[in-house]
Amino acid sequence: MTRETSRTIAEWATTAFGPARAEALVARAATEMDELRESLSQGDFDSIASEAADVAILLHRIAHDHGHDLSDAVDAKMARNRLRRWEPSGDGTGRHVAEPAVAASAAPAVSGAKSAPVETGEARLGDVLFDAKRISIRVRELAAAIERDLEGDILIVGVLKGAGFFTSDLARALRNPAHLAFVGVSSYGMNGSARGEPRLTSDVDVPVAGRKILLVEDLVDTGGTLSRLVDTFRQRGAADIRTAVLLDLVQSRPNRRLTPDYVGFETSATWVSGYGIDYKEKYRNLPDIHEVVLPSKA
Ligand SMILES: O=P(O)(O)OC[C@H]1O[C@H](OP(=O)(O)OP(=O)(O)O)[C@H](O)[C@@H]1O
Ligand SMILES: Nc1nc2[nH]cnc2c(=O)[nH]1
Repeated sequence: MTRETSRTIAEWATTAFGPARAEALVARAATEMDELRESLSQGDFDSIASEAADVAILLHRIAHDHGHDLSDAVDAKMARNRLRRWEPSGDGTGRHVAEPAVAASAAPAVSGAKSAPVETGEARLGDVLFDAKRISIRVRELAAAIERDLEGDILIVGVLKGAGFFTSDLARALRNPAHLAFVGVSSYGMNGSARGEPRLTSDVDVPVAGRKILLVEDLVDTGGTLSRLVDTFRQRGAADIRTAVLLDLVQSRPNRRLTPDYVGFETSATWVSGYGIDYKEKYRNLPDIHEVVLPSKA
């Protein structure tokens, strides 16, 4: 039997019924849920699995239409659920209770772990927002979209340090005959504190005039870093410049200086870490992206 995925289910459903709006799919899933409830109340135990499958099929389609695979999402959510603390409600269900702040000296984070501590005790790693598997799926989806837009030879420029892993994964997912280069950009002064105008701390080692460039960033906040780089490469005569970011920090959008062409995920988190992204230079090595719980929220 075919092992179905959200993609195969969505493809079948779209061929059979045509495209659907999410609201219609949710309404239909609610109807299927009523049928499941009916089977239970009538003691029709033979049809329970089949009715539950009807609900799941609709959920798969909704997940796929929004760029996800439901089984992957369930795996990621269960990994989080297993690490959370729960308060039973008394009916066999329960709700999750907030984690206490973690002591400053506890062990470092591992993949999927919740609440790994930050050494300073000022902040701590919170929930996994995007786990390694989800990132890798999304990177392949981004690569497919980029390949559709940018044909032939391109120059991929990763922004160090944060985009190091994203650039290397995205570059390997692209089938263009690409050149690879990195730039260093710093928005901090010599004392490392105040954030100011981004300046180039290391440059690409190839000419950019006439090239199609894919600028790769881990995250976009104010957009200052990317817009500085776009201006720089435009002045040098680049033929086409596209920007790809893994994370869009949506809270900063109103004041943003640039809108990226390709976005992996949106997040309302104010600070994140892992998969190349640091908190005070730490946690770049973590395979998953975590929210960082800053002291005011801890
Ligand atoms: O949109 P912006 O406001 O410019 O912010 C985004 C930049 O900020 C972070 O870099 P950071 O300066 O922390 O350096 P890093 O990549 O070495 O961590 C991030 O990696 C982006 O490069
Ligand atoms: N602006 C911004 N910069 C970062 N550098 C590392 N993490 C972050 C983050 O969450 N936001």
